[in-house]
Amino acid sequence: MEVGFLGLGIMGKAMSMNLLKNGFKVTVWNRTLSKCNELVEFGASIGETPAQVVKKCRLTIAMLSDPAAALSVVFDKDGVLEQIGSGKGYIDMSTVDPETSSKISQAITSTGGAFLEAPVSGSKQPAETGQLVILAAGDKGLYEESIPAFDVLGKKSFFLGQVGNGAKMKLVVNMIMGSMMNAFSEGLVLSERSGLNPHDLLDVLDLGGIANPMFRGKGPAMLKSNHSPAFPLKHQQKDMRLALALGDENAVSMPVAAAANESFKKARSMGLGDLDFSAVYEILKMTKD
Ligand SMILES: NC(=O)C1=CN([C@@H]2O[C@H](COP(=O)(O)OP(=O)(O)OC[C@H]3O[C@@H](n4cnc5c(N)ncnc54)[C@H](OP(=O)(O)O)[C@@H]3O)[C@@H](O)[C@H]2O)C=CC1
Ligand SMILES: O=CC(=O)O
Repeated sequence: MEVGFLGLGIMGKAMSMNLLKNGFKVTVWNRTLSKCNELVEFGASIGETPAQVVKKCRLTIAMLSDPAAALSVVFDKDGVLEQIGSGKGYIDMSTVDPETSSKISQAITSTGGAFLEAPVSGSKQPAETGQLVILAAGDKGLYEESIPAFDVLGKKSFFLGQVGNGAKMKLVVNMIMGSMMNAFSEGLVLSERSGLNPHDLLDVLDLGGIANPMFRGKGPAMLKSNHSPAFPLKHQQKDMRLALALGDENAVSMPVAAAANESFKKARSMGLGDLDFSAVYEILKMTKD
């Protein structure tokens, strides 16, 4: 099966590599084209523009940073819209808001092309090992056609109905995750300041009812101030912002998420946006009596 892949950041690189390793023919494009070279060593072809990739491939997947990037790759010159049409499918796996996804969907489907949004839950390591959770919505036929690729990329895929539902599900999940990261960071700081050993806190947490892979995976590195990026903080803050907007639209009060968003914004303003979202711990650590 031949697929196109647009966007070779942390996630896109791991996902396209996985497709290659599992026998897919992959044509890649990235805004910074030099990032394609590593994939070429593993058998990928390069498309010089998104339009060229779509022209060549029946299915094209995108994994881009945010709504502005997702829109640009579709609507700008040499973009997806120039070549998409009947018999072709476009699957956007970026985390964006439902409005962005709907705008892309309308443009693609008006050409006769098929559209699926399919954001993912799971970070760099699950992307590398094909253990993502795929939250698809949109064209059911395209979803079914994409299952061989989703089976390589993920451990489970959900079809959630109409376009927008995948984006909403992803934003709800990441709103919870961002709030949890803030509570966890506050707990680490509180344990240390109150004279406890924060490593003991990690052990206690891991044996109780709120044990989870995020605390277990990130806790030890956080205590060493190692925030090497798996999920960049700037993207987590984007997700909080988009989730809060969804809360506004639906009149849902979210004071916990709003406070977490403020911490992520502060961390971004201090230049921590490219580090892992666990770096929010550093700004909570800075607060003193
Ligand atoms: N990292 C993670 O753990 C997870 C991330 N996500 C989501 O997946 C998406 C990608 O994340 P991740 O790989 O971490 O992000 P990265 O920041 O590592 O990569 C972003 C990608 O988007 C491209 N890009 C940015 N702006 C533009 C633009 N204007 N036009 C074209 N391309 C652009 C970048 O190109 P260039 O190389 O040229 O900068 C790069 O390929 C995001 O929506 C994120 O929220 C979802 C689940 C987990
Ligand atoms: O979006 C990030 C993730 O870990 O999921």
